Amino acid sequence: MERIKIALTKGRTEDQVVPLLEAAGINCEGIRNKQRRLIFDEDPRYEIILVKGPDVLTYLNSGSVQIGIVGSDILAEQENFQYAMLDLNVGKCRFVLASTKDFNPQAHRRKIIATKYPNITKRYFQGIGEDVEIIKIEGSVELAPLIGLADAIVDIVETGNTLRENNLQVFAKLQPVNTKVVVNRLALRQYQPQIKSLIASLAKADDQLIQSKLIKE
Ligand SMILES: Nc1ncnc2c1ncn2[C@@H]1O[C@H](COP(=O)(O)OP(=O)(O)OP(=O)(O)O)[C@@H](O)[C@H]1O
Ligand SMILES: O=P(O)(O)OC[C@H]1O[C@H](OP(=O)(O)OP(=O)(O)O)[C@H](O)[C@@H]1O
Repeated sequence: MERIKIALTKGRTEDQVVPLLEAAGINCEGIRNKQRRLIFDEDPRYEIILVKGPDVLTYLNSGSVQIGIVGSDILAEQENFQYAMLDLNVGKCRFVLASTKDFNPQAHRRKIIATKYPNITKRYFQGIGEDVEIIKIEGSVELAPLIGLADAIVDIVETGNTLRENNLQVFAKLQPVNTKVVVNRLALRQYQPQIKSLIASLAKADDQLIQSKLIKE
């Protein structure tokens, strides 16, 4: 049987999803012990590749992989409406508008907003009928209002530690974010039994994880 190819977002998503893949019975020994390797085929049913989030969608769109595991932030930013088959209870965080305490969201002048997510930011401000200037930056977004690059930021918050440690506050809550399992539609038709069985085992593993978290709390 042909292997199902899975593109997994490396970094934070990888760290949270590998335990789920293992709980779903997938051998992830290679990923656990990876050094500079990028392709993992320890499990005879799958070939897992590790890529940056936006590239997950590029591989999926091209049909060169059948399944992608990626944050909903990246799906929303790319305006890429791939078929999300499963919502995982990992990678949970939220977009917020944040700034220093003296920021005035009601001020009438045109604000400058720094973000890694210009499309999400544009949609948010369009939704509230406000015209802003958006500056795209690649990381450490919290610096922007502190150093005078922008009036405020749109970024992801999980624990709130990064905002707190940099004396920033939340001024508006935007959409929530979580990790999603997305499937190429054509592949779904072609490999339906295998994909459905993988999704079912992942859903079960994810459910068990959330149950065990609830018990610990
Ligand atoms: N603080 C957070 N808490 C929970 N999930 C997060 C958090 N930050 C990001 N994520 C989720 O994890 C995904 C990967 O984030 P990660 O920080 O590994 O990569 P990145 O910062 O987007 O890229 P880079 O590889 O440049 O660091 C994001 O797309 C998002 O879905
Ligand atoms: O609320 P917290 O738990 O503090 O998490 C929020 C931080 O996590 C993300 O950054 P990341 O670690 O991905 O680094 P980056 O600045 O390089 O994007 C995000 O951009 C925030 O900076």
